[in-house]
Amino acid sequence: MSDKEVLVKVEGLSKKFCKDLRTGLWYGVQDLFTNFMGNKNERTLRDKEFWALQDINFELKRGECLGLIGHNGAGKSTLLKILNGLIKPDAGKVTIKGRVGALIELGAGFNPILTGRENIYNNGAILGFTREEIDNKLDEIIDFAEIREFIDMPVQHYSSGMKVRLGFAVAAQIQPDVLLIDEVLAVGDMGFVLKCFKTIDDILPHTAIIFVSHNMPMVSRICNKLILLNKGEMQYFRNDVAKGIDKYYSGFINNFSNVLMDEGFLKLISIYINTEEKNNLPQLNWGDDLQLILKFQALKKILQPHICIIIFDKEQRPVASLELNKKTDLTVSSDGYFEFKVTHKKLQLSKGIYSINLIVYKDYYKKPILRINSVLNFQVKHRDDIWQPFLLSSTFVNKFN
Ligand SMILES: Nc1ncnc2c1ncn2[C@@H]1O[C@H](COP(=O)(O)OP(=O)(O)OP(=O)(O)O)[C@@H](O)[C@H]1O
Repeated sequence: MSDKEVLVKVEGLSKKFCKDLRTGLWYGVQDLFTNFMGNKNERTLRDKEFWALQDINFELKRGECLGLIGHNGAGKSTLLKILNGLIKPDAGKVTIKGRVGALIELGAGFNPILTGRENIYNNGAILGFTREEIDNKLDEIIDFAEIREFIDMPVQHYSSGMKVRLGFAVAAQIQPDVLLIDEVLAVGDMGFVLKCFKTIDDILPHTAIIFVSHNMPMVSRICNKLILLNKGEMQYFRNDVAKGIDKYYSGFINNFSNVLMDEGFLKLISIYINTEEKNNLPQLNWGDDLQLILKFQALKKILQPHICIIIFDKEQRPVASLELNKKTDLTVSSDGYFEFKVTHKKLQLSKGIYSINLIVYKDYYKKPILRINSVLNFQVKHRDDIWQPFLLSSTFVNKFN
């Protein structure tokens, strides 16, 4: 088989479900009858039906790892289940060449009352391996999963992490041509996840991988192709993984600020970013100065407030903080109002949407008196899509002494 051979081909794939179980069962009976009469009307929706997937088309070659992302209910797992032959599409065609390894639902594919060892033989047999072939791979699988101590225990007593270890070990060690992985890696510990990354890197040149995840750093670490599903439709399908991830993130803007603590000392009157554009989401170009204006009203006497502004990225990781870290004598108006202008020069946060949490301490780092999460969002614009939190300005010199 040539290395650039197409291993997965999906053409015009659609799948509909019914929102109501009883009606769905009734439609199922009707479909059996009409299919038998050769009179399919799979492209129309009946009452209470909806498209979980609609007109999905893509190809995947050996050496390609496709990330499948989208909001909850977008259709990712349904697509994976169709590819694995667990459910049938209503329209369209799937062509897969070679052996398929799948790690789809935690514990799926395992018989809970059989031991880990027995399940390895079971799964191997389903994938077409002889007993002798499995004997030869058994030690490798057990060592990879790092569960030798528990290999003769029934799988129903395994922890979630142990199940995923065993599942990944079987799926990866059978040297599949196509490997399907659903969210499950999320339950593995860091050590195991790193091992999985390494295995995926090792097998990728000979395999086509489809990886479903909500963990964008993982997707961008592993995948070289991306589909963004939106309500069952392909909203994005390209090799530019970072661009697709950016598109995915732009669907989430947290507009709900939360007052987590208010001791009644201070009222936040306003907070805004000083930009030319006065729309709902303040926008800055990468490299611009970030300038925040905060206005408070003191309700009780405070001498030296310590203000802390924490910036969170699209993954809700705290990436930076701006702090008023010296003792400040406040200038307060007669009616208790005071303002701060906070400036950070030449912002080097990478492209994307950020949110700000605000914490005010009564005295220098002593007692928090006001804490508001997601008090403000802003967007940094740049030509390049990257997912790391910072794009640092740098110079690359070709010839130097
Ligand atoms: N067997 C089923 N019967 C009826 N509806 C179903 C069935 N399986 C899935 N669905 C529906 O199909 C849609 C797509 O579900 P799917 O599990 O594929 O989404 P997903 O993108 O994997 O979501 P998540 O990120 O939450 O795992 C959802 O609206 C879901 O409720």
